[in-house]
Amino acid sequence: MGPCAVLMGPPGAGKTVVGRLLADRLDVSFRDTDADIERIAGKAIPEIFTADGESAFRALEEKAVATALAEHDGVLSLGGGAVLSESTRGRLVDQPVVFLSVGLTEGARRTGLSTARPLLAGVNPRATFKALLQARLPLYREVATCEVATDEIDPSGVVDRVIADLHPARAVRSSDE
Ligand SMILES: Nc1ncnc2c1ncn2[C@@H]1O[C@H](COP(=O)(O)OP(=O)(O)O)[C@@H](O)[C@H]1O
Ligand SMILES: O=C(O)C1=C[C@@H](OP(=O)(O)O)[C@@H](O)[C@H](O)C1
Ligand SMILES: [Mg+2]
Repeated sequence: MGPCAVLMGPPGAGKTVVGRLLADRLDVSFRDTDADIERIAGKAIPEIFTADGESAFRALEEKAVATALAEHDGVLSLGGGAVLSESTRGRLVDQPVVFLSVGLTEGARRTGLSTARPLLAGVNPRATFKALLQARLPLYREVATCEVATDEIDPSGVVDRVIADLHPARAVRSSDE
């Protein structure tokens, strides 16, 4: 059957936080491929990058996304770099894919206090974030069914927009309730 929503977009867009809220709202289960990867690898993402390198992480990620797309029928959140894989982009065709977007300033602010994202842990995280957005925006847009800009909306408001864009019938029903 496949997921009822797949959330993707850059780090800090809110895929994990919004995904969990969206799943609660739709009364379905939530899955995040970053958590799957950590479970399979038996270590945290920064440790995978340090010990095994980014390409090892990307290989685990490609498999984790393929498995989750085949198994999961709730809300699925991907890591921000999952779309770098051409085969993953192919698997996302015909899926209900939501691109959660965030601008440079807000994305850098949201990710700035965390050490959980090794790609943004360098000396100039804002410049890294800028380059990452430039490289990935076309890929996010290539696979997106709809796009929700998150900069000026809180996570609960983002869930409202996602439901309205992806599940219009459900949005009408819940506003009648
Ligand atoms: N719409 C939003 N408004 C304000 N803060 C947000 C929003 N979405 C996410 N955040 C915050 O940004 C940080 C990153 O969120 P997270 O869900 O981990 O992003 P992602 O999984 O896309 O990297 C968290 O601290 C989260 O609370
Ligand atoms: O953008 C990326 O390449 C990454 C994003 C992270 O997930 P979030 O987008 O959920 O932060 C995580 O998969 C890893 O640190 C790599
Ligand atoms: Mg996340």
